[in-house]
Amino acid sequence: MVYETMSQQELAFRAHGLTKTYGEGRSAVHALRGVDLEIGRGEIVVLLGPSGSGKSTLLNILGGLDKASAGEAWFEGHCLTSMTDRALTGYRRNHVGFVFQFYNLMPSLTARENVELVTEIAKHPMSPEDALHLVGLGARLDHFPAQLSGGEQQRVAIARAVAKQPDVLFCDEPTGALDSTTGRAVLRVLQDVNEKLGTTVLIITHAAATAAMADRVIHFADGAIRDVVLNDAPLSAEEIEW
Ligand SMILES: Nc1ncnc2c1ncn2[C@@H]1O[C@H](COP(=O)(O)OP(=O)(O)OP(=O)(O)O)[C@@H](O)[C@H]1O
Repeated sequence: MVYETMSQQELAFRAHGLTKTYGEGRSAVHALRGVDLEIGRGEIVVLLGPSGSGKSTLLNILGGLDKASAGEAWFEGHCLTSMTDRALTGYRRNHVGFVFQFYNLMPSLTARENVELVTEIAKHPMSPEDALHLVGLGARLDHFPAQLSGGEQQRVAIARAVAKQPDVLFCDEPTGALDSTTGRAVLRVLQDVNEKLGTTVLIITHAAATAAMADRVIHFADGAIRDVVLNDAPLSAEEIEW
């Protein structure tokens, strides 16, 4: 794919000069130092880089969880960096799903009920059953988190995130707490979501091998993009050498 010719319609995200500074003066932390990027609709994007290089900061701004100090970020035709708080809440609710390292499931609710928490307030949800089938947990609908393995709990968290049929799925260290076999199964589910629903998927990871399944790999260092690598032949999750 040649991204220089990517039209506005093909872009999920575009950022220009995106800057984030925490604090002021001598104690200021420059988390993002003018990031320019383009991400195509339906891509799987992997963000790699050392701890503290700004990956989560970028993801939080693109996900509408945090605000930039300067610069612009666009989601499709919408300028995220000039949105009101209310508009950002609507953006998060209707367009975005999040998956974090720790699954944040309600321990007193079953897998189905954890997903229902989202489907009850979403505009165009799929059923909790369909979402759990999609992640391979159709036979575990009525199990509580404590009755599920770590990888299965993460799959419930993915089902919860995709049940509202978001355009974008943001994943911050989704396999960080998992062994390699279980981690691969979780990546397989992210690939399935991307293939079956066309969801754009952004994954932050320290597991560099994950880059092999990405369409685009963004290397971060010290608050800036050091390199972007386009992958013509992404591997399936099962083929990744961990
Ligand atoms: N709320 C905050 N207040 C002050 N500094 C912050 C805040 N959030 C992040 N930072 C700082 O911004 C820089 C970038 O952090 P960020 O979490 O984006 O990095 P990261 O690449 O995601 O790191 P990791 O891989 O360890 O999660 C770090 O120096 C961090 O300490």
